[in-house]
Amino acid sequence: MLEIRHLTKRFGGLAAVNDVSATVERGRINAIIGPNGAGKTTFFNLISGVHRPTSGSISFEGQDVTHLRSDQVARLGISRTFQTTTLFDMATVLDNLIVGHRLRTRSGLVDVLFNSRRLREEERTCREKAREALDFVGLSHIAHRLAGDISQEERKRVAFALALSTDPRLVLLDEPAGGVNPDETQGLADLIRKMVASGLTVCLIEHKMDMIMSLADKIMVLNYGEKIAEGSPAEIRANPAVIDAYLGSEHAEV
Ligand SMILES: Nc1ncnc2c1ncn2[C@@H]1O[C@H](COP(=O)(O)OP(=O)(O)OP(=O)(O)O)[C@@H](O)[C@H]1O
Repeated sequence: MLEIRHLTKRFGGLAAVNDVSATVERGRINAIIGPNGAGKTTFFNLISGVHRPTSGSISFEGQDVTHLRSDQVARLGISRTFQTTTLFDMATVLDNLIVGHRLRTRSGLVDVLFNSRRLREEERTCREKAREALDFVGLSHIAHRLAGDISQEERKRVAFALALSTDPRLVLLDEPAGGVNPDETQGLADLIRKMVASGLTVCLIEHKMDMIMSLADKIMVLNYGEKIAEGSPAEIRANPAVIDAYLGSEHAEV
């Protein structure tokens, strides 16, 4: 579904992503792990058009998307969540979804704010999509609550709903279970399984090893920007290079 070839991103002298080639397989849960600063978020930023690669290529369903902007990538069917979801706290959850949908699919805020005629025409479809996405993530009951009043776990679900509202085929989840308790982590893992069961492909970054090991079909490991291993959870767990990369870092156990 997604083919990445020799992808490199340099920030000055630092290669945050260094010559990484990988594939994201359709209909599966593809995970990316690695110590802090390994280049995982940068990798997502490259795929989703937030950063331009220094070199290398990205192809999505046979189409070259290497140099597209994030709104163009979103319209082609790749959406993402961020480690931290910024919501308008004084607006309702539903209104956040409606605005978030537009910010993701238009080229800029000016376009969102001043293209009011088109916005009105699209309003109904957009509202329906937002409601569908809220229903899917199990948050219909809080559609009219202020975003500032919802829990961290509900914010995570809103992030999923934002990603789903653009009708993606591939969803990139950046630490979907960051900052939530073990029960809530389980609930979010179930939601990710439900996404795949409904036909989506998922690629996720996560530090919670228990979750990754039970959820992922395939894992890629980054360390200092380089891919050091790729395989099933069992293969990754037994890989000496992976164990070395994690020793001495904050993650004692793989
Ligand atoms: N916009 C940027 N400008 C300069 N350096 C950056 C930028 N974004 C990331 N980096 C650097 O690139 C390296 C990889 O960072 P990245 O955030 O991709 O790692 P990560 O694996 O996602 O880390 P974490 O697990 O802590 O989120 C780090 O050394 C980081 O400081």
